[in-house]
Amino acid sequence: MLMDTFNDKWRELQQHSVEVESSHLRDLFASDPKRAESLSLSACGLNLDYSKNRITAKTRTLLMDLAQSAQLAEKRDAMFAGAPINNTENRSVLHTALRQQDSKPVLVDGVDIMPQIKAVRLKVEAVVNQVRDQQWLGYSGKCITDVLNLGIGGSFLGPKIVTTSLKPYVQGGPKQHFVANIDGNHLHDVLTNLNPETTLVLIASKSFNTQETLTNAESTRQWFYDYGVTFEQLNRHFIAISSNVSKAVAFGISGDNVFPMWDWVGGRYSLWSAIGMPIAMAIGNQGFTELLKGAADLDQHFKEAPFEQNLPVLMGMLGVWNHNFFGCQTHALLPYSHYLRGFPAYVQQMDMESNGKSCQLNNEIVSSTTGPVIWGAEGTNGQHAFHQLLHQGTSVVPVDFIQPLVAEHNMNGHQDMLVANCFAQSKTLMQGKTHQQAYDELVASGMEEALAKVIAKHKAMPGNRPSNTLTFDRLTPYQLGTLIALYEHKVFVQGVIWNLNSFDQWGVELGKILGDDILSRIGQPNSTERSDSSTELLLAQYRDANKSLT
Ligand SMILES: O=P(O)(O)OC[C@H]1O[C@H](O)[C@H](O)[C@@H](O)[C@@H]1O
Repeated sequence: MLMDTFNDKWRELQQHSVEVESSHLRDLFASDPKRAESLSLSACGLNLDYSKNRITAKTRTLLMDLAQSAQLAEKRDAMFAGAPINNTENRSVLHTALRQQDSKPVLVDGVDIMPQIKAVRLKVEAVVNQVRDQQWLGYSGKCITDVLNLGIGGSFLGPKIVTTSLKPYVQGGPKQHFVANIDGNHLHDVLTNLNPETTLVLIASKSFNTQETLTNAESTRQWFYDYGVTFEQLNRHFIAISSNVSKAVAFGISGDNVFPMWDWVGGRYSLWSAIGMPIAMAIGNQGFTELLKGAADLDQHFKEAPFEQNLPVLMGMLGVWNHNFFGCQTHALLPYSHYLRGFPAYVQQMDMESNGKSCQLNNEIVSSTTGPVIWGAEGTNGQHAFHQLLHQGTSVVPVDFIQPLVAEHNMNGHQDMLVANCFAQSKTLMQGKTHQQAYDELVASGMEEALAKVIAKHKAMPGNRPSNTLTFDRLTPYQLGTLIALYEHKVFVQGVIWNLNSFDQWGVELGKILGDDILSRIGQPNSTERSDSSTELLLAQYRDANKSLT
């Protein structure tokens, strides 16, 4: 990073933010009827309207200069070329290779990884076809009707949200079930409705070491045993996707049924690998290929488009602008699409696990804040819940509205209303309502002037609240691929600006270790070992509540 230039650009943006702060979005729109034209762009079927951000053309230039000075282009190219940019684990970051459309070599330690990717993809396709064509038979000769997917975090969210999002394309395959949580209620409820003879279990765990996934897998294996299935017969019912092949084999899954993944794919970027098998089982290989194609096209766009016309660069830099220069600590994703209802949770993991960090690549602690809290829910539900705070609360929350334009149903009038609500929310956030406007309306409705003055204070809304609106025609596999890759690269862009390694997750580790410690203490009330008093109190409550059961 060209530190001096970067710091100069950062300071320039700070000064500029003071200028921008004095103008209201309402006035910026009024003074330039073509504002939306100049602050919007389309690529890969995605349309981004970013005109409702507190920016001017100068802001955009300064933000792009900042990106340049952070060597974004060089760092992006290094990622695509397989440089070990995950520095704390000395790993390349190559989820992009998983969706690369040609066989151009991608080297990791001098070895071209494209042939391995292709081989695993063909193997996935073969199994998917067997299962969907009802040729994969369970131990008793019946075909597979249900697939139970066990995995958590990156080995769960991607396949789950993609299959949910592409519901209209889910046809012809077995029913998909996902269990991630260690809470036995979930596994219990799902298993209750399944038949071991017709159930295929996919264990998705990059490490094959994750407590939740392994415990759920062991309990499921026991469920098969309890039904009378033998160890040898399990092979018709268990598949693993893991980079820890030997551990998966030790669990009892034959080598043939273990689909490898690689340490150059981060869990939260892994749906493009064999981890995406449930997606292909649900929508078919052709649909999965289109999903990859969409992501690959967005990769190409990210690599080639000039910064000012580059979707992930713009979205990333606007996020930096809102977060670092206007102090917005959270960022909401509001898909106006029932099928995309899981998307905020998916991006939440991708973004917060990637950039929720404070130690820089140069091993120094950051001096600016990083990683806003990502949250959100489907519209219009949120309007009747938390939008009140978006409109009148004291925290300014930048929003990404996400709107598929064409409905996947023929319910009369619904789509018009959905879209109208989406567009109205961003307009309201942008323009707000002045005290005078509120007062005039109240007086016009017959309210006495003194009272109107008071009530108008409650009805006034500041407006000037930033949002992006992302639209696209239809939520197809291809389009969803572009959308996911857009957010992946947005996160990358921000990681570059904050000088972070976006691809490790050390913060998750300590919780796992302490979780194991406490687990071992549950059954040892008389241990001389003592934890902090709060943990001891909670453990005592837990033991007490379960005493009558033992
Ligand atoms: O795929 P696994 O190795 O089972 O890991 C599952 C998940 O666990 C961890 O806690 C990480 O924070 C996630 O990034 C990962 O996706």
